[in-house]
Amino acid sequence: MERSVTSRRPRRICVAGVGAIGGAITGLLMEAGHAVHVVARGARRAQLAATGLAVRSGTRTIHARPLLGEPADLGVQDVLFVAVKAQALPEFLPRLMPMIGPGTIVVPAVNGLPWWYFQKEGGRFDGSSVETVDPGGVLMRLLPAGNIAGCVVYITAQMQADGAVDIIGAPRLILGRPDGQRDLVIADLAATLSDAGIGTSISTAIRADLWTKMALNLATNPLSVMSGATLHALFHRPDLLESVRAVLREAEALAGLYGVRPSMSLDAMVERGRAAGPFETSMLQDFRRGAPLELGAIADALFALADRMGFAMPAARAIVGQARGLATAR
Ligand SMILES: NC(=O)C1=CN([C@@H]2O[C@H](COP(=O)(O)OP(=O)(O)OC[C@H]3O[C@@H](n4cnc5c(N)ncnc54)[C@H](OP(=O)(O)O)[C@@H]3O)[C@@H](O)[C@H]2O)C=CC1
Ligand SMILES: CC(C)(CO)C(=O)C(=O)O
Repeated sequence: MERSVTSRRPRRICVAGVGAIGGAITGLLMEAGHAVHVVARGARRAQLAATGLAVRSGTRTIHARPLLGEPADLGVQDVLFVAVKAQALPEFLPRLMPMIGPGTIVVPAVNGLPWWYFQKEGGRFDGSSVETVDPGGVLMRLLPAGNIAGCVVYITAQMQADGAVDIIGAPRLILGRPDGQRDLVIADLAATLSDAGIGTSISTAIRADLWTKMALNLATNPLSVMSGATLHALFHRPDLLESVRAVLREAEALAGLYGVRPSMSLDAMVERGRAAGPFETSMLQDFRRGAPLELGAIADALFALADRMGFAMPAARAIVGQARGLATAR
């Protein structure tokens, strides 16, 4: 029987990891009328249970009461957003398996090289895993490509000390299947998100979109730690902009070695960066609060790809080395 468009819209939605990005997605979906389950832990879980979720976007504040649960109790979901720092995935994703059935679409809202990058990639490294993001290839074996919607996060958000999440600017996501197919499930998810105010497009070449974001993150996040600069300053101070450009050039060349042209030209990436406000990157926020830096997925994984090709990346390696040194000395 033909299902109506509305009936295909996801009904069981879960967000695992309710920090800045998970909180933003949860708040906006709940404001649009969706019941959202969340998986949280520790102090964040206690705070959500006690006072709920506050999300500020533009001039409005959304107050929501997401339904807290454990993966084993929540059951199989239609959509599962996973919004943690990349280094949490090897421990976290296996614990989420009770929520993943054959039809579940898993959306990793995570920066850096995704663990599934070489799933259905079709090149000479097809099927290989990258140790820095997926030790032992465990994640690669855990989830078939058919369950995954690759995701590029263009949401700028910050969680405050009281747990409230501030969204800066217009939230946007790009979704795309690892095999490039455009199917009804992903189309309905994109429509659901767009209706909730998260402008979502579907890419049939998600790796090209990923490389744009991976290049931007490699060029800005470690440099923001090294310099203490906001995104605005990174793209406006001539000395910093020169470093940003040098790293973008290296990332663009690396993408080329893997047969991908990033979805944006280098100049377009810089243009985009120049429009950014005085926002601290997620890595600078982590640095300031003494949290681990997400360098494994954002930097080391790309260096691992560079090593496979004998490609040097000196500008990026120097900045990442300094950022890591500062983090160690905190
Ligand atoms: N913030 C931003 O503006 C942007 C962030 N991103 C990317 O989005 C991803 C998520 O970032 P962001 O939301 O900022 O990160 P946060 O650190 O703000 O949030 C991560 C959340 O996940 C929770 N978490 C981690 N491990 C577990 C676990 N095992 N069980 C339950 N909860 C867990 C953390 O809890 P706890 O506090 O207990 O560790 C925290 O609440 C990252 O890859 C980031 O780079 C991308 C674009 C912009
Ligand atoms: C694009 C940028 C730098 C800001 O949203 C980001 O992805 C981050 O802070 O990690």
